[in-house]
Amino acid sequence: MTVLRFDNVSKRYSSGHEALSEVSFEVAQGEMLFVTGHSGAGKSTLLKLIHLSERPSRGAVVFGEKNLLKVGGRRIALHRREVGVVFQDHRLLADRSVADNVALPLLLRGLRRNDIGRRVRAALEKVGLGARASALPGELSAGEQQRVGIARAIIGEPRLLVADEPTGNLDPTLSAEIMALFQSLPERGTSVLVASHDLALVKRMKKRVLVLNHGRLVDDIAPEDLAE
Ligand SMILES: Nc1ncnc2c1ncn2[C@@H]1O[C@H](COP(=O)(O)OP(=O)(O)OP(=O)(O)O)[C@@H](O)[C@H]1O
Repeated sequence: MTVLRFDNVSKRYSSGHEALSEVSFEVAQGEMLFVTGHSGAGKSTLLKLIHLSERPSRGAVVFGEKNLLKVGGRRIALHRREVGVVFQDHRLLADRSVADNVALPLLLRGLRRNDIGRRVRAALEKVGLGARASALPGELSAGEQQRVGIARAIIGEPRLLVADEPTGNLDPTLSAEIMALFQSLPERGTSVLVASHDLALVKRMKKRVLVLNHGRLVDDIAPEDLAE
């Protein structure tokens, strides 16, 4: 089953710059893949079209059965429940505890406190932070903060998890650990799309790789075709 389809998608910003040009690809349910390319190649733009921070200028982004062009108003928030997002700078609330940060998506949905507490504990256990629930983000290392961001992104059990340079601030060992988390964490059936300019790290993951160059999709490499 296909979770996400880009159908000849182009994105021109109001500055006139075309960040994506006629990009087409599909992501299957449960698939993990990477998008890579030079700085400015269009990776962040591609992810923004998926969580509706931007709209395409031409072409269609289809999520499940929905053409995202037709998703507006209150349905944008409903769509975002189905897409978990991890940012490079994790965007945690500095004055709220780790547990509160992870709980946020469920609080916004109006879940009961008991359910939220149980799910937060489970998510923090999964990312290895069960003991740090009451800490403030500033008391954690960069790698731990990124783990909190991941817990927050998966707690709503999204159909698709997208991450924009999630290892950008981390050393190579921590980067590999975070990538391994992406591979192991999501519930079965969740697809994972990670943008990273770190080609060496991406290749080591042995997953499908989309390569952007100046907004064009120039390669779609199957895991078995990745050179060492
Ligand atoms: N809001 C915007 N308005 C105008 N141009 C933009 C905007 N956002 C991005 N761009 C331009 O679009 C191009 C693609 O940007 P994008 O952020 O998608 O690239 P990227 O591959 O994620 O780069 P990086 O690895 O440096 O984050 C760049 O040339 C960028 O300057």
